[in-house]
Amino acid sequence: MAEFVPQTLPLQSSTEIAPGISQVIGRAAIRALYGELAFYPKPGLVSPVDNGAHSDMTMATFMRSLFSLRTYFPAITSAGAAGAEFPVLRDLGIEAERRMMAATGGINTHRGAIFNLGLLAASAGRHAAEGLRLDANSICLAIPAFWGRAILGATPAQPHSNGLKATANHGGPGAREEAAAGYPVLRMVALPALRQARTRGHGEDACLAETFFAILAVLNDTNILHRAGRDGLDFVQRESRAWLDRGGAGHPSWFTSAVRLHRAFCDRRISPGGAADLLSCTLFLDGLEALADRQGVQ
Ligand SMILES: CC(C)(COP(=O)(O)OP(=O)(O)OC[C@H]1O[C@@H](n2cnc3c(N)ncnc32)[C@H](O[C@H]2O[C@H](COP(=O)(O)OP(=O)(O)OP(=O)(O)O)[C@@H](O)[C@H]2O)[C@@H]1O)[C@@H](O)C(=O)NCCC(=O)NCCS
Ligand SMILES: Nc1ncnc2[nH]cnc12
Repeated sequence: MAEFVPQTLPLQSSTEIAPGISQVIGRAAIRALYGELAFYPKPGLVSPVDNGAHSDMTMATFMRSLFSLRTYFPAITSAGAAGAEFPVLRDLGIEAERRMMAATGGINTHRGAIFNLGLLAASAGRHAAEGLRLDANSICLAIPAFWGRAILGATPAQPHSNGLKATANHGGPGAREEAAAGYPVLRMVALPALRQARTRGHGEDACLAETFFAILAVLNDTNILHRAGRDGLDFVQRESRAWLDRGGAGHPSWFTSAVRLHRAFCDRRISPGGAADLLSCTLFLDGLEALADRQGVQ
């Protein structure tokens, strides 16, 4: 993905938005997380069908986690709307992580989502406050403009995180770098894949599969690197590209071949948690645009 150097824009004086809009944006975030969780087959991940490559989490663990996050997304949306600097968002994120860990008994279900979806919600709040349309590209690109340098410069909350170890050992961007680049994978790969699949008239699960494999084919997912190393990531990207090249969601046996890959990922203990988060982010941005079109929410 193309490199993007963040330019910090001055934050305008704070603007309030109606609390209702924060609730609407917050609900869209939870709906997107649920949409990701409920979707099957997504190779290696937890779904209503099975626990994927995990022995420590189930669908119920994720539901408890989701419940713990329901006040976080409206709060970070309002903070974004009020022109908050990054440290304010970070404190909200750290508090949300604490609540998530308490709800799951110490299992990390949604740390990446708290970060990625949290930043997107804050940016959406900022758009709403400024009367701007909730346009997906613009919401992504505002993140480096408002908070890019601070995201890259912040002292890591977990200095020995799996993500930091993975990027130190194998290179490539992690969650921070994706955010500070304005989420090129969302703008250039995931959202176009979702829209094209819908235009072709596939069912919703097939559209999600097409989007998920498109993300898997390009993302430097630090969860995969952490558990399966560079060979594991190469395997995931190669197999995902092959699934798409065979016709993706348009192939008559798209479902069976996706289930076969699910088993192959599970056998290798591969869990693409970063790709799962970016699928949620795609659903969130798509949902906001649909809302803006339907209800005239700017
Ligand atoms: C900046 C942070 C996100 C920390 O990031 P870091 O890279 O240091 O570390 P991680 O703790 O590994 O968290 C990063 C999570 O981001 C997701 N992710 C992975 N790759 C990418 C990518 N290329 N782009 C975007 N996002 C990505 C992923 O989240 C999912 O995985 C989580 C499960 O992970 P893990 O515990 O490693 O799981 P297991 O495989 O089960 O581990 P083992 O059992 O094998 O040990 C799950 O949560 C998914 O959501 C990465 O894990 C951020 O945490 C941070 O700084 N927080 C402070 C608050 C803050 O700054 N907030 C800002 C405002 S919102
Ligand atoms: N459905 C899922 N399974 C495992 N890890 C995840 N991280 C985010 N969503 C996930």
